[in-house]
Amino acid sequence: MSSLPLPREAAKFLKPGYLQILGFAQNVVDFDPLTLVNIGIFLAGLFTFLRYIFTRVIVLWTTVRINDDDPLYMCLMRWMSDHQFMNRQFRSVKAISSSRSSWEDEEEALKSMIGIGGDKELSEPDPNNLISYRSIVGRTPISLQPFQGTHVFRRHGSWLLFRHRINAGSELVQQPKEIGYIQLQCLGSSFAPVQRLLEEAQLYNLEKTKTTTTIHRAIANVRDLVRWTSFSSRPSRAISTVIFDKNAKHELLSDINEYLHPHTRRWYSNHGIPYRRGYLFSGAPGTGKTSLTSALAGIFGLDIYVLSLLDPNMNESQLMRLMSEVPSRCIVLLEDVDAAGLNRPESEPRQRQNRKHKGNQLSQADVLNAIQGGNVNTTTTSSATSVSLSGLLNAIDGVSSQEGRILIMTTNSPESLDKALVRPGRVDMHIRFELPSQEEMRELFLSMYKEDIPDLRNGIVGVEKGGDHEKSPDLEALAEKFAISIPEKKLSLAALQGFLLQFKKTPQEACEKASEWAETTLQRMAEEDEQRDAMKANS
Ligand SMILES: Nc1ncnc2c1ncn2[C@@H]1O[C@H](COP(=O)(O)OP(=O)(O)OP(=O)(O)O)[C@@H](O)[C@H]1O
Repeated sequence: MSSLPLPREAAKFLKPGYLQILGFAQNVVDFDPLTLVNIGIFLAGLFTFLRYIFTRVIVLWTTVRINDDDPLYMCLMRWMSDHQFMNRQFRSVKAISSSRSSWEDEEEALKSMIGIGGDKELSEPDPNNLISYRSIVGRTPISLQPFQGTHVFRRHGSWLLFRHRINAGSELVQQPKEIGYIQLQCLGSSFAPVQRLLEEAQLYNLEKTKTTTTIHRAIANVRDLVRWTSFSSRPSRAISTVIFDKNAKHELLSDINEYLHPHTRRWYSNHGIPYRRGYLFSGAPGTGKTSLTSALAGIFGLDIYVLSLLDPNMNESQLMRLMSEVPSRCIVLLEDVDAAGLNRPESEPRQRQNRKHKGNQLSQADVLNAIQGGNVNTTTTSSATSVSLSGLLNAIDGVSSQEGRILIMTTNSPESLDKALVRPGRVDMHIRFELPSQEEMRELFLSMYKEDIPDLRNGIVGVEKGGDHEKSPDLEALAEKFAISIPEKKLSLAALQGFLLQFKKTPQEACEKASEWAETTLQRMAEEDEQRDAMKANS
C-alpha cells in the first residue's frame, strides 16, 4: 500500500501530532481525510441552505384554526364530507347514530338501510315477521363523518391543507369532552383562499339546511358546565300549518320582519335602545306555542336555542353566560317560564323585601337592572329553580346579554308572571293562544287530510296518491261535520290532532266517531280535575 504525501500547504497548518495521525489514516485507508472534511463542509452548507429554504416555504403557509364550538366547524365538515371525502381519502371516520345527525342524513341512511332509492318502498309490517320489520325501522340510521386526519386538495387554483384533530385529553388533564378542531393551511401569504373556502362552506350549509331548523339545548357536561349543544335538526314547519288567528299571525310576522331588517339595528343603536325583541306566548297546553315558534324559525332561517329554568344544572352565572353566547340572530326559547315560580309576594312592600334579603346593599344585579330601566324587584318566592328573578332579568337584558336575538317565553298562566318580567322592553308583544273555535277545528281537519301529506305507510319517502280520502265525495263537508260535532273552546288542537291521527286514512270514520270521543274525553278531564282538587284540599 503506498502512502500519499500530504499537500505542502496543508502540512504547514497542522501540528506534528495531527500530521502523524493524518499520515497514519492516509496509509491505512488509502484515502485523503481532508477530502472527507471538504465533503462534510459541503453537506453542512447544503443542510443550512435547505433548512433556510424549507423555513421560508413553511412561513409561506398561512394557517387558520376553527374550533368545534364555532358554527363554521360544522359547515366546513359538511362541505368537506360532500365535496372532498365522499368515502375516499379518509381512512379514519366517525360513525354517528344519534339524533345529532341531520334529518336529511338520517333519511338518506334509512333509505340505504331499507334499500329505498328506486321504486322499492317500505312494505306493510308482516305480523308474522315483526322482527325483520323492527330490524329495519327500529334501528338508528348510521352516518359516517371524517374523523382525524390530513387531506390536501386544490380549490380555485390554490393548494389547501385540511387537518382535523381531536384532543381527547390525557389521564392527568381530563378534558370535559373531546375537543375537535380543524386547521386549514394554504400555500402563500394570503388568507384569501381559506376565507373563500369558509364562505363557500357557509353558503353550502345554508343551502343544505334552508328547509331545516336546528335546535340547540343547554346541556351540562361532566364538569357540570352548561354549554350550548346542537341537539337536533328537523324539517322547518310551514307557517300555514299552524292554526292561529290570521290577523295576529300577520301582525307577528310583520313585527319580526321589521325587527330583523338590516336597517333596524342601526336605528336602535342611533336611538340608544338595546337591539332586542321579546314575545310572550301564553295559552293552555297543546294550543300551538311551540309549533308557532318553530314555524317562525323556519320562515326567518333562524336557529332555536332552548332554555329551561328548571334544569338542575342551571344557575345564574351559567344562564348569564349562555345568554351572552347565543348568536346575534337566533330565537331563544324560554319554555314554561311560569313553572319556575319566579315571583315576589305582592303583600310585602318592595323596599322591605330588599332589606330583608340584602340589608341596605343593592346587589350588582339590582344596579344593572336599574340601569336597564327595570324594577329593582328581585326576591324569589317558592321558586323551583336556583335562578332568581333578578338573575333572569339580567340574563335577558343585562349588559352582557347578546343583542339581535329574539326571545320567546312560553307560559300556561301569564297572570302568574312577575310584572318586571313582562314589562315592555322585555316582552314587546303578548300572543294569546286560545282553545280552538269551530273554524279552527275545521282547518285542522282539512290540513290533516290534505292531499300532499306524506303517507307514513308508503312513506318515509312516498307521497300518498289515491288514499281513501281521495274517494271521499267532499272533504269540506266532512270537515264541517267534524267541527260541529265537537264543542268549541274545550279541547286543545293537540288533543284533536291526537284523535285524528288514529284515522290517518279514514276521515269519514274520524267524523263519525268524533262526537262520542269528545264526550268521553271531556268527561274524563272533568273527573281528573275533581280528583286533583280533592287532593289539593286534602293536602
Ligand atoms: N295551533 C296549532 N296549529 C297546528 N297544530 C297545532 C296547534 N296547536 C297544537 N298543535 C299540534 O299539537 C301538538 C302540540 O303543540 P305545541 O307543542 O305547539 O303546543 P304548546 O302550546 O307548545 O304546548 P305546551 O304548552 O304543552 O308546550 C303539535 O304536534 C302540533 O302539531
